[in-house]
Amino acid sequence: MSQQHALHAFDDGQTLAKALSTSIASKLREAIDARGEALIAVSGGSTPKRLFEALSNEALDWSRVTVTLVDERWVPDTDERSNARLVASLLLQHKAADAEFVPLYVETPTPEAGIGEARARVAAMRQPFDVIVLGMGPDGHTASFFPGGDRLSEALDASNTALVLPMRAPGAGEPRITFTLPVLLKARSLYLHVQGDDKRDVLAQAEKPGSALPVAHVLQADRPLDIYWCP
Ligand SMILES: O=C1O[C@H](COP(=O)(O)O)[C@@H](O)[C@H](O)[C@H]1O
Repeated sequence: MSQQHALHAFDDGQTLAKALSTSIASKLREAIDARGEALIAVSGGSTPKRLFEALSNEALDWSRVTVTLVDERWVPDTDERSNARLVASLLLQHKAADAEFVPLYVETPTPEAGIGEARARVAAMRQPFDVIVLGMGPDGHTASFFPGGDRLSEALDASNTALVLPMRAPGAGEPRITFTLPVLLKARSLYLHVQGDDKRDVLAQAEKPGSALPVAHVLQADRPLDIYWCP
């Protein structure tokens, strides 16, 4: 493991969620104190559910917080697969009800058609993000950097100035939109939230030099990364 990485291992998802939400909340408070506002981009999928519930109960000035997603499935927020729907139902409630949410999904038939609007929305947010929370799929994808993705090399290109890209991949289900790697790596605080023994094995594979797994580009990046893991 890189010397800039810290692995925080917990016995269960509830304990992890509380510890991670405490850490994220302190970064958001620091950002509000320093700059008057805080920006956080979170992941979707199944892993962050308990985290979102815990974070929604953190005491801070949520009216100064903007929340967005690192990636989105190209479905409306009425669809069960929508990451925005997950955020709306589990994070933007309780104390966090006053946060502003910026969706990546645009009501166009394809991400390619909506990418201009999505880019404008992300560009309107002050960069770098204060906090980015990544997840990881069992295939080693993070954000929507899927193995075999049609724009994977573009998304992973360190010199790419695009903030978001469309992405299609065999394992992705629906078309996607995703932040690019440079946006992720510029975050003031970067977390990787992973649950399961199977995924710990994937992490170990991704740590190996020359790994082709997309998440390796985050794990092997020369910057601090906090990995939160539980079985
Ligand atoms: O499709 C996605 O999958 C990953 C991992 O999800 P999980 O269900 O295995 O936790 C997630 O990080 C990403 O945001 C999401 O769009």
